[in-house]
Amino acid sequence: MALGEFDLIRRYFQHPLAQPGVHAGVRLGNGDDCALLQPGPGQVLAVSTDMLVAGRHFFPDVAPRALGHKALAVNLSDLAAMGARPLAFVLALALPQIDEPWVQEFAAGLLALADAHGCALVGGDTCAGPLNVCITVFGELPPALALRRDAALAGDDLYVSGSLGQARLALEALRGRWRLPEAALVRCRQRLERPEPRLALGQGLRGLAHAAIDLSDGLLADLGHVLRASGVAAQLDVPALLASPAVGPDVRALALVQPALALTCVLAGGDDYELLYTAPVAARSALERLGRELGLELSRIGRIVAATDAGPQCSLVDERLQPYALPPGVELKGFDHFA
Ligand SMILES: Nc1ncnc2c1ncn2[C@@H]1O[C@H](COP(=O)(O)OP(=O)(O)O)[C@@H](O)[C@H]1O
Ligand SMILES: Cc1ncc(C[n+]2csc(CCOP(=O)(O)OP(=O)(O)O)c2C)c(N)n1
Ligand SMILES: [Mg+2]
Repeated sequence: MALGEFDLIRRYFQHPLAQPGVHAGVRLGNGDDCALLQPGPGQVLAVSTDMLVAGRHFFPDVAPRALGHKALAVNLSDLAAMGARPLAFVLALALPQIDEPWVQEFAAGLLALADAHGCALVGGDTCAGPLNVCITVFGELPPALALRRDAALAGDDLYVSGSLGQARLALEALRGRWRLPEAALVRCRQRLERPEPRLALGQGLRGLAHAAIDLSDGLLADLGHVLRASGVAAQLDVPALLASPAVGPDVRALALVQPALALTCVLAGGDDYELLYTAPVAARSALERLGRELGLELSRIGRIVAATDAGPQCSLVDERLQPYALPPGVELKGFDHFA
């Protein structure tokens, strides 16, 4: 007998973390008309939603365990970028049919990441339709410490965590536009399909960083959101960026044979899920300590400056702050669903 909607939910989406009395932030989990959440004293809720659409955000034949992971990871990445701690999430899922082994794997990837970050699945909606996964996350944080996009100040340093471009490189390879050695493809595909949300970094940046954003659409595009919101401009030190750990070994190897594609991956790659943030110069040593504590590379890649008549723009500069000339063929436009 085929499984019905409610059996499916009971079997795969009852999260032990959401059972009564298990999670301090969850007063009531799923099963009623609403879940009831309780942020800690002095904390407010941080809320964000992101949808993953088959063919648009992922290949329809992607491993279901990876899809479950990524659907939650991209949402937790938004909490990280705000400096919030995860509490709970709801899952809206459209499935073309009930394929139990598929759902079991999907739920395993989803709930493993949820458990790793203490984020309880407290509700959702399940229906038949083209494969689509929409998650809304709820986190908590003291409101005065939120890392807002509009808080960058002229004089701030500009930083990025981890490394950029591997997810885009994997996408280019999977689409047959670039051939990668097998081992490099495995590593880059891991970055595309199983991003790790930088939650510890986001919370560590509270009180140190001014503005932050997570990189989903590409470095320059997402930096643009911060600059517009803050009414400032930026100088991106391209040589510093290219020499930094933000360019990992696989993109560095690509740069030797195809520099324009490597620069596209770094500057406009998309799907990176690293944090971009600004911080005052006085925070440099505290940030170095934080990076060491977390075992995460934090690269200083430029600075925030006052907006000029040209508006809230990012200029690409060399070591002497002169315009940096990119090789022909570099694509700088970030991901836009309708462009
Ligand atoms: N359909 C919508 N209705 C209301 N607000 C939306 C909608 N889509 C996006 N937004 C808001 O617009 C802002 C930018 O969205 P987006 O680029 O998706 O952010 P992110 O990269 O953090 O996911 C966010 O604050 C988001 O909440
Ligand atoms: C099959 C497939 N095609 C394209 C991409 C690349 N891609 C799709 S959406 C996206 C940007 C992030 O998605 P969006 O919906 O803009 O997320 P948000 O900025 O709202 O977090 C990228 C780089 C992909 N990951 N998989
Ligand atoms: Mg979004």
